[in-house]
Amino acid sequence: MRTIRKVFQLFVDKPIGNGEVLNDHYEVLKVIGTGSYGIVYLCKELKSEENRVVKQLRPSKRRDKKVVEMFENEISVLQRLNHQRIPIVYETFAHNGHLFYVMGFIEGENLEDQIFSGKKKFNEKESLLILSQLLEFIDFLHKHNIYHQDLRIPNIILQNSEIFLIDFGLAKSPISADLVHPFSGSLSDNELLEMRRQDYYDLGDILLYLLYTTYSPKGKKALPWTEELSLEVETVFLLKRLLQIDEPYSNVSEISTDLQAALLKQQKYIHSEEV
Ligand SMILES: Nc1ncnc2c1ncn2[C@@H]1O[C@H](COP(=O)(O)OP(=O)(O)OP(=O)(O)O)[C@@H](O)[C@H]1O
Repeated sequence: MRTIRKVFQLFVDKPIGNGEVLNDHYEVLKVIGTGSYGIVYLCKELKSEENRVVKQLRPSKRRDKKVVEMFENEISVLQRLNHQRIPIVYETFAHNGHLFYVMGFIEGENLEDQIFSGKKKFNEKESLLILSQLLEFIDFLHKHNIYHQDLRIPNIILQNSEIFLIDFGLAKSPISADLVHPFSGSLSDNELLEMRRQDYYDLGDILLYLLYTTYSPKGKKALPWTEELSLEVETVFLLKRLLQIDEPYSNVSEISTDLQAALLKQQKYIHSEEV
């Protein structure tokens, strides 16, 4: 039964071919990503000749209410945000009964592809600097009452050394009544704290991922990260609180203070090497 469903999905979710024009405006150049609920195309907008990204709701999911809600939620959240490193939404449309939305194209590769296909490595300082950029995003989003809830390496695009954030399908926003994924009524302080902490936890997870890019196993036995990685105490302190092993953080400024201390240590380390 499962195999039949998979074959059906493969057949139904066959991406639109290169060269096809969507909504009279967008010529499909290639598929640049396939996620759990979307097929993502790089397109040329025919009037301006600029690149755009068109995301299609997977045809096999278009009757799945939850998935349609996620798709609509993503559009709604992106439309509310105005940040130069979060894609803007140009328009939404239906084409041959399929749902699409158009957003800005971010050149660069996502962190997952850079790490696994590109074998990119991040040392401790570089990892902390990426965390610092991510923290700015989180601060910006939380100040707009938006909680990403899906911060993962495939959802972060690195362009030169600047990061961009994508994939807001699971984002939550407690104040907006127009979101399809919203919370009706107000949330308690505890529930808001939980949502903030989920994003902080994900930051810790990403930091750990980046730090492991320079790790090569020394023996067969897997050890806890605190033993496998040789990190400065400030970085370990920060990670343990982000990952809620030690007292979890309650706000961005607490994280920022500890992150600055961890970065300062990297600075000192570099200076002492120079002497
Ligand atoms: N605006 C964009 N600019 C450039 N590349 C993009 C853009 N949006 C998405 N992509 C690429 O397409 C991939 C899939 O996009 P996205 O994560 O939005 O799809 P999804 O269906 O929500 O995936 P998931 O199952 O991971 O949630 C991304 O990892 C990224 O490489």
